[in-house]
Formats: sequence, structure tokens, C-alpha cells
Amino acid sequence: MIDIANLSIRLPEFSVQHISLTMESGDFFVLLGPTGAGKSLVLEAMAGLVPIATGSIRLHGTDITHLPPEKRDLAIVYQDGSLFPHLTVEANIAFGLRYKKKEVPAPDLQVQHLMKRLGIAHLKHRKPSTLSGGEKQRTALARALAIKPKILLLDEPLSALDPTTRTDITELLKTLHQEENMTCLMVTHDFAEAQALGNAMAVINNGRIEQSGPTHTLFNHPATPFVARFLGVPKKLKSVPPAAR
Ligand SMILES: Nc1ncnc2c1ncn2[C@@H]1O[C@H](COP(=O)(O)OP(=O)(O)OP(=O)(O)O)[C@@H](O)[C@H]1O
Repeated sequence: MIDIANLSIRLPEFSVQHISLTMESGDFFVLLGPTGAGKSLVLEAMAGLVPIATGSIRLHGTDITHLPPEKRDLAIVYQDGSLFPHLTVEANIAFGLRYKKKEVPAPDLQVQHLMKRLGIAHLKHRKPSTLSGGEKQRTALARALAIKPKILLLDEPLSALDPTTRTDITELLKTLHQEENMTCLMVTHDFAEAQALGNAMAVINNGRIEQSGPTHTLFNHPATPFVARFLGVPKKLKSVPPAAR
């Protein structure tokens, strides 16, 4: 279980305020909101990449709030893959395993397995600049999975892809999530992606959570006008009392 309690981030011109969220192990949790709502900041705070003003983050019972990023047992995949440009596909995937000698005893085998699993074994000697968007995201996913993270953080991993590749990577994420029984937290501004992938979600607006819960609950029972508008849920017509008809 992942427990974010009372998380606040204060920047000069923006703040994330008192966010509390709970994710169960095995959830595909989507943090959905408009551009500039603070989604990436929440992800970066979980990864230990931005300082937090208040709150705590617990990952499967361990308080990781003050641990350095490399000790948090989580991995991030960004929109553009953020691969190391000077390393081949194979070396990119192997990169994080340098620190994981205890947890991953046969790193070479793990890299070969992941390249096969993600359909990129034929690209192992290529550099990122020669890859398509989908190939980059497959490599970035393999690199993230190589360290066997307790939670996979996905920062708009589909938004730079063309529609066909987006469908491919969506299916791949669904399958990997089920097969590996992973816990994933994805941020996106696209409610169709949230519906396609998430079993649970939260809507964030201007640094505050508007509503969180099972995906179907938010789509069927939006709690605020903002959530209804953002999820494209049509306004219910006010029922007219029989006497007035
Ligand atoms: N390091 C930083 N220093 C100052 N302000 C920042 C920093 N990082 C983000 N911000 C500001 O915080 C606000 C929220 O940014 P964030 O990237 O979390 O939004 P987002 O919801 O992920 O948006 P998008 O969907 O466009 O990526 C923005 O106004 C952004 O300019």
C-alpha cells in the first residue's frame, strides 16, 4: 500500500496543498488534472526529486519521506523516455542495475529478458536518437522495470506518441501491469487514458485534490462541478417535481 498523507509542496509561484491519497498494492492509479495542476510535482515529490513542506509518504509500510531518490525503490518513466543519449538501448536498460547487485543477481539475464519481453531485442545496439517514439518508450519502460521497483511512476508516458503507437503502448502497459502485478501511478491530463488504464484515480486542480476513489465512481458520481466538467460527464438535468409538470 502507498500512503501519501498531508503532502504540501511550496514553490515561489505555486503550491501543492495537503494532498492525502492511498493506493493499494497492484493498483493502476491515475492522477488526472489539467496542465499546471501540480501532477508532475506530486510524482517528483514521491521520487524525492522536489523538497516537500509538509507530509509523509509510506511505501508498503516503509516511511520513504526523507530517503534519497535511489533508496526509494521506485522508478519513473517520462513523456519523452528521458534515455541517456550516449548509451545504447541495452546499456540504458542496464544502467540502474549498477546499484542493484543484491536484488538482481543476474543483471545481464534480466536485461536480455526485458528486451525480449518488450520487443526491442533487435534494437539493443542502437542509440536513442535513432529510435521511434514507441521504441523509446519501450526502452524507458524496460529500464524502469529492470530495477524491480515497488511502484512504477509514469509521467504522461503516452502523450508524445502518435495514435497507433499510443494504443500499442497502452496495451503494453495494461499487460505488464497485470502480468507483473505491479503498482503503477500515472499522471495524465487525458481522461480517456485514465478510463483505459486506471482502476483508481484522483482529480487534481490547482494543487488540490478534488476527488479520489475507484475510476467508475468518479466517472459515474463526480463530486464537484470541476470533476464533472473535466471528465466530460454530462450535467444531470434537474428533476422537475410532478406537481410542476
Ligand atoms: N521546479 C519548479 N520551480 C518553480 N515552479 C515549478 C517547478 N516545477 C513546477 N513548477 C510550477 O508548478 C506548477 C505545476 O507544475 P506541474 O509540472 O506539476 O504541472 P502538471 O500538472 O504536471 O502540468 P502538465 O500537465 O502541463 O505537465 C506549474 O505552474 C509549474 O510552472
